[in-house]
Amino acid sequence: KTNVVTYWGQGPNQGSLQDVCKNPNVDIVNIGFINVFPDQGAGGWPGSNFGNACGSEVYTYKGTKTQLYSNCPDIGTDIAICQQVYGKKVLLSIGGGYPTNYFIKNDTSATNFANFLWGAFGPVKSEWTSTGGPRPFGDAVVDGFDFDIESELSSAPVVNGKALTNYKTNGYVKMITTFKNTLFPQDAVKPYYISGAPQCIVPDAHFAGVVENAWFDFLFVQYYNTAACSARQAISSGTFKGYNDWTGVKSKNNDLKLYVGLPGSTAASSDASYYLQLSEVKSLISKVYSNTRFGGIMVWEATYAANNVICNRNYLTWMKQILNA
Ligand SMILES: CNC(=N)NC(=O)NC
Repeated sequence: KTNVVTYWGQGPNQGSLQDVCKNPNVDIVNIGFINVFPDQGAGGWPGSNFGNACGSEVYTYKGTKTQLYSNCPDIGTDIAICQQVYGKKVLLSIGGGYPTNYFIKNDTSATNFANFLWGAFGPVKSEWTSTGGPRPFGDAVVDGFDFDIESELSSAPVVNGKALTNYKTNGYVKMITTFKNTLFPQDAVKPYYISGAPQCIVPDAHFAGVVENAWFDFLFVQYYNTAACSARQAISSGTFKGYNDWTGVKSKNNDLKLYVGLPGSTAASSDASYYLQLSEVKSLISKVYSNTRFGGIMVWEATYAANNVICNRNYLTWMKQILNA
């Protein structure tokens, strides 16, 4: 109910992941993004982008340079510090807003993609590393995976001569079910989580039929960039339609938590008008705080929020103050 979640990895001239975790007001950090999916990626591997946190070196697989960065020196150590020193949950986010040409061809691709991410970012397994499997974050083990699916293709991609009709949602139920039912149970050491970051419109183009058929622990709904359901619209109209609509979405997980996603500064969203002043956040949260599904606030993105200092506290800190009020 009072969780503060933020994304890190896409900030302009961003600081370290550790810097974000130092803030006691932050509870969950999503690292973004695995922004290239295996079906489109060089060498059939996924690709990544974590901004200035990685050098230009990439893994080579069977003689092909992949799009998966291999030199991100601090992310692994910072994940361990975030978890062990600061008690944060750290999730790895797939998708993101650039590029937006990613999709999953079929359930085999979906299963292979989940297995790859588990091998590369889950518990360290010798059968993975001994057969050339990459560990971009070293021995660090994430706490789960976030699906920030924002891809947009002008038309259905053609796969094996046929248009892939359900390309916007294809594979996500299979991928999440593979994590939840097959992979997560392999490691009893700690719990693993699945989250999503849909647009605020219901149904979200990529999650139609996914939320009710797959397990999500949290949904970090983006109440920005889509005017009709935005937090800004809620403030102007007095009714938080975007949140109410999401409470009506059936889920496989009856305890699914809904988060109110907000821009961390006027520069963090497609239009500055989506940014809420602190008093507006307070008013908005008062409308949803008592809802049993309400989990807290998500802020896009850590660097924008860190640069948005009001009365000596940054926007992330203020979100916690508002939730604890
Ligand atoms: C343009 N894409 C985004 N701003 N994406 C997100 O805010 N993802 C949580």
